[in-house]
Parts: sequence; structure tokens; C-alpha cells
Amino acid sequence: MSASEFYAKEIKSAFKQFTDFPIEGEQFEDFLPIIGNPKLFQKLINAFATHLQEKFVTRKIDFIAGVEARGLLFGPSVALALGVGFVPIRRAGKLPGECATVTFTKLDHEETFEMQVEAIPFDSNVVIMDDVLATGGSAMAAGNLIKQVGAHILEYDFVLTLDSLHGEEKLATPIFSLLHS
Ligand SMILES: O=P(O)(O)OC[C@H]1O[C@H](OP(=O)(O)OP(=O)(O)O)[C@H](O)[C@@H]1O
Ligand SMILES: Nc1ncnc2[nH]cnc12
Repeated sequence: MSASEFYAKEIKSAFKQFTDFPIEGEQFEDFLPIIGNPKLFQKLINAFATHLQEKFVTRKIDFIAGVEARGLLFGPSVALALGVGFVPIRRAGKLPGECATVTFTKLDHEETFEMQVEAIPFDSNVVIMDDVLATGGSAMAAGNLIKQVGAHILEYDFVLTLDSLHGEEKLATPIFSLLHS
């Protein structure tokens, strides 16, 4: 087993499962125990930083964009490890100034995501990060915001993809997922 496979196994076993959350019938994969363990958190950041450094040698990453809420908890650490900027994508009404906006359907309700338009200059190269790829609605909405400001999505990065929900099919840009379930 390679070192990265070993880390992946350790990180996967730290996810905690909750039945019937946030609504009945859903099995929630909770990523928060990973960041509660500093050694594991460091391994998570190293895994993403190493992957991105190896993959994007000629195309420079300008920004990591993290999706509320969990993408905001580890995206900044990956950005810092790479020496690039971090930009938050947040639910409506949380960010001041002019914002790009997108509305989409999430489980049983509508969500609106926003991003400050001045945060990412035209033509920037952006990696979008979140903890889980499920149906792909959140990631697709985040990608829409990046395109609205005239920036390029280099890749979507996730800690865990729930393969049975086929979220990848909604995303045209390459995806890197540390783990699959
Ligand atoms: O691929 P999708 O079906 O869109 O689901 C994935 C999204 O769902 C979860 O967030 P959640 O909506 O639970 O919000 P939170 O992280 O703000 O609590 C997860 O952190 C992703 O952002
Ligand atoms: N099952 C799940 N676990 C964690 N986050 C999710 N987002 C959507 N579905 C999810």
C-alpha cells in the first residue's frame, strides 16, 4: 500500500455516518472529525497540496474557492500550503459588496450561493473545494459563480465522492476526489 493510499484509508475511517440527517432517508457523511484531529487534518492538507502541485505545473493556480460550510474549513489551509489566495463561496446575505449569485435546488429546498465579484479577477485559474460531492448541485452552482466573473475552473476537489449519486455527471470540469464511497 502506498503512503497516499494509507492516508486515504485513515482519513476515510474518520468520517462519521449519521442516519436520517439532515432529512429522513439520508445517510450523512460527517467530515468534521478529520479536522478535530490535527495529525489527520495535516495529512488531508498535504494530500491536496501534493496532488495540486504535481498536477498544475504549467497552468498556475491563482485561487482556491471553498464552498460553505465545510469547504471554508479546509480550503484556506490548502491555499496557504500552495501560496495562493482563498475565496469563499457563501450562502446569500453573508458577503458584503457586489456579489455574483446563483440559485439551485438542494434536497427539498432552494439555496442561493454568492461570491464577491472583486475577489477573483477576470481570467484567473481557480480550484473549487468542498468536503463531499453528492448530487453535484452545490459544486455546479459554485462553478457557475466562477464562470460569471470570467475565471476558469481548473478542477473540482473533494475529500469524498458519494458515487451512487452520480454528481460527476453534472460537472464538465475534471474532478479530483481523495476518497470514494
Ligand atoms: O453535491 P450536493 O448534493 O450539492 O451536496 C454536497 C454539499 O452538501 C453538503 O453541504 P450542506 O448542504 O449539508 O451544507 P453545509 O456544509 O453548509 O452544512 C456538503 O458539504 C456539500 O457542500
Ligand atoms: N450524504 C451526505 N453526506 C454529507 N454531505 C452531504 N451533502 C449531500 N449529501 C451528503
